[in-house]
Amino acid sequence: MPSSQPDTLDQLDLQLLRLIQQRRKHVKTLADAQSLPSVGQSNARLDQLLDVFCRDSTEASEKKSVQSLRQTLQHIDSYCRLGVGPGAVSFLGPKYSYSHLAAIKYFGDATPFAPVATIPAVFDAVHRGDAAGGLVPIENSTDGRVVDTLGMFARRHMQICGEVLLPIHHNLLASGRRDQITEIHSKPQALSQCRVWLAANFPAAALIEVGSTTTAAESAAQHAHIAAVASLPAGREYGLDVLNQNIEDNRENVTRFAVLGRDETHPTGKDKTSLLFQVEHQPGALAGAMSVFSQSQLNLTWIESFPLPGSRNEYLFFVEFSGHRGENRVATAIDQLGTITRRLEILGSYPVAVL
Ligand SMILES: O=C(O)C(=O)C[C@]1(C(=O)O)C=C[C@@H](O)C=C1
Repeated sequence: MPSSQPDTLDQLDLQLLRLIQQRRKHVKTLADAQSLPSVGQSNARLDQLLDVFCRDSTEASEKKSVQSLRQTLQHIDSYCRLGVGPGAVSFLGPKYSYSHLAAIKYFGDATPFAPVATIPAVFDAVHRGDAAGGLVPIENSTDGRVVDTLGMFARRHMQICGEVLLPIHHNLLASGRRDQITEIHSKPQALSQCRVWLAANFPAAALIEVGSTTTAAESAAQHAHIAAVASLPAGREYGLDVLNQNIEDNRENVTRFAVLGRDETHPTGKDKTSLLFQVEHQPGALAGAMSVFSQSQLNLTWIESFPLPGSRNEYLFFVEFSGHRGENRVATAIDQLGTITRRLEILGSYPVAVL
């Protein structure tokens, strides 16, 4: 209890609270003047501030401390934005799915979140304007591309305004005993990321694919014979026991999420651009498109081919490279690409995520 003679800790906390209130008022003023930076721009700004801060402070420079300072500032920012934007953010739920954890990492935990049941439903919510933004898994370091997400980009034009990198540590969660487990439920991507561990430790269990890792946790809470592969916070939410922790086959298991939304993203100096294109079905067409990147000295960070929905032997190519579409050499390369491709969509230019 704070006493009538506040000690130093109370005084500092009161100062912090007053500063946060002051910051919230300032955010409102910026929003009223239509000059509030987007969450993505604000995150990039926080990274720059933290770089400067860590250069001056030896205590804060440890990677873990930087991450928790960054997360604290982001939570404060999301609190300050309450009521002024960005509005609800949609993702594959229920709560405590990895998509939810990634959304908290990017938007801060005071953001109004709107979980939905499928990845296509995230695209629909953003497209219809029911959600101001969305967040979808796009690729995983162990398992590769997330097909549902690429399929939706192929079908519907959607802007990417940011990305999140989230280390993924899976857990085997259950309400029953280990010897009762006959089924292990999870999203196909999560089961695949633990394939070797599951085969070695539960060779007789049936692997059941469900809509998300937290849907699996819900089932595990209702049935003693079902275990779920899901996050620790999902296990806490459903009161499950942790039978095994960190069961992913690859210790460096990381999923990259795309942030969907209409936020404008100005160049920050550390940006990337995502686009998709389709070339004519003729010899050398893909090589021609790729030579545009090499001639413009654009460093590709991702390339993925994806069957064009509704066709045979035709592919879309998803490409990401360093640079912002506001830079001349990027704009020129995109113009050139436009002249030699059958379809070209610029999904977005946005700040590169830090792990
Ligand atoms: O099911 C979840 O928890 C999700 O957020 C989806 C998803 C995915 O499909 O890649 C996200 C991250 C992990 O790679 C596993 C599952």
